[in-house]
Amino acid sequence: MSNTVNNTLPASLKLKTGQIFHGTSFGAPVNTFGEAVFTTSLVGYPESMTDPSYTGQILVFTQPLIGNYGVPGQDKDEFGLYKYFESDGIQVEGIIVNDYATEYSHWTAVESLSEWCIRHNVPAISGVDTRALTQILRDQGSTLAQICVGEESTIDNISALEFPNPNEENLVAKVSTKVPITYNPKGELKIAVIDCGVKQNILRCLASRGACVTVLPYNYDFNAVADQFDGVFVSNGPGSPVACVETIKNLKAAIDHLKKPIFGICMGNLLLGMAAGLQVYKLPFGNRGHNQPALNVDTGLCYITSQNHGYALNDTCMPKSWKRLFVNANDGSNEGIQHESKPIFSVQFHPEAKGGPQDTVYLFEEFLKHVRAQKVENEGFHASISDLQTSTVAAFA
Ligand SMILES: NC(=O)CC[C@H](N)C(=O)O
Repeated sequence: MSNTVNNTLPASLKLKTGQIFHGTSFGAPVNTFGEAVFTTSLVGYPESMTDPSYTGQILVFTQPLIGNYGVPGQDKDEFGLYKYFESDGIQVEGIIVNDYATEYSHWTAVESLSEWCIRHNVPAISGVDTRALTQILRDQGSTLAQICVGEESTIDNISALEFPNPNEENLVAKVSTKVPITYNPKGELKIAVIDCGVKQNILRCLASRGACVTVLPYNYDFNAVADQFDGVFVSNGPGSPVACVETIKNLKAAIDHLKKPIFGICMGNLLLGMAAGLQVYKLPFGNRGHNQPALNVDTGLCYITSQNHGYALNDTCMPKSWKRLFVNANDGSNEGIQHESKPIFSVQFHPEAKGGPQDTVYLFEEFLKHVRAQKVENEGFHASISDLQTSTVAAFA
């Protein structure tokens, strides 16, 4: 199908550190700012761009040709989750590509990448030397930046520009659900999802394996409604984990007293790690792509994983009762932790993929296996006290 790029405005990416890249706008004619980061993923721009973890970021694709399979529609699956997107809209602040495909073709496509960006008021620039730009972002680290569209983009002066840092905001609060929402209500295992910006495919990975999934606001006191669920999942999410003070506090209490399995992904790994007593630090340029090697320190098996994170746990000194689960085989950064005696674990990579390889999707089964076993054990205990007391528990909400 042919594309409808009638937008030939000049546009530029201005880095706080002074470098400026000029190109042509193929998105919305608006200016924006964010943290410029790069991803090495070859495909999956609709999934990445709708992933709430990218809120506050300007995404640079190292894959030169972008847009050639268009953008799919908002179809939903049997659970009411978006089939092709990871949330209900574009989450990145803007995108930078080398070569925007002026024609697209795919059986799921309903519009071009340009049309989609314009509809969502998101700027996009093509014609940028993304190889040179990525080298800068790799050498100096992820950098605050502005996208300018129109005549002012041609002015090569950044001294008057402001570069607000999105990581100083609580970005999780922006994207987390405001009210509890349940998917697959008939599911046999009840999972409370702490929503820091959860991807749709994470919910699908749980629901399609028999879980009833209740998505809760990131700061919800889930320990107070512990009788309502069998396990806890802590999601991915944007920005710095340091902003999620209440989540860390709730997780700390859960680690000590909850007696229910906990599984975390990406932001979930950072928050669980902080609750366990670890510190986080910012990686120079992060790990974003679909080909990141994560080594299981117990088995020595290395998995190719999907990743997009800028922070990592400092695991050089593990707290008592905790051990490393995975490490990154490229840079040695932490890729997961595990409690030594309780069914509590988390990973820095994305086992749900979307996009990316599904080699680690088995972790959802591992988690639900623990949830099932613990439920049986806990119910045995409840049965023995049920003669003595009738428990009334408030529903979520
Ligand atoms: N995908 C995620 O959950 C990212 C976590 C966090 N915002 C980071 O950049 O490290």
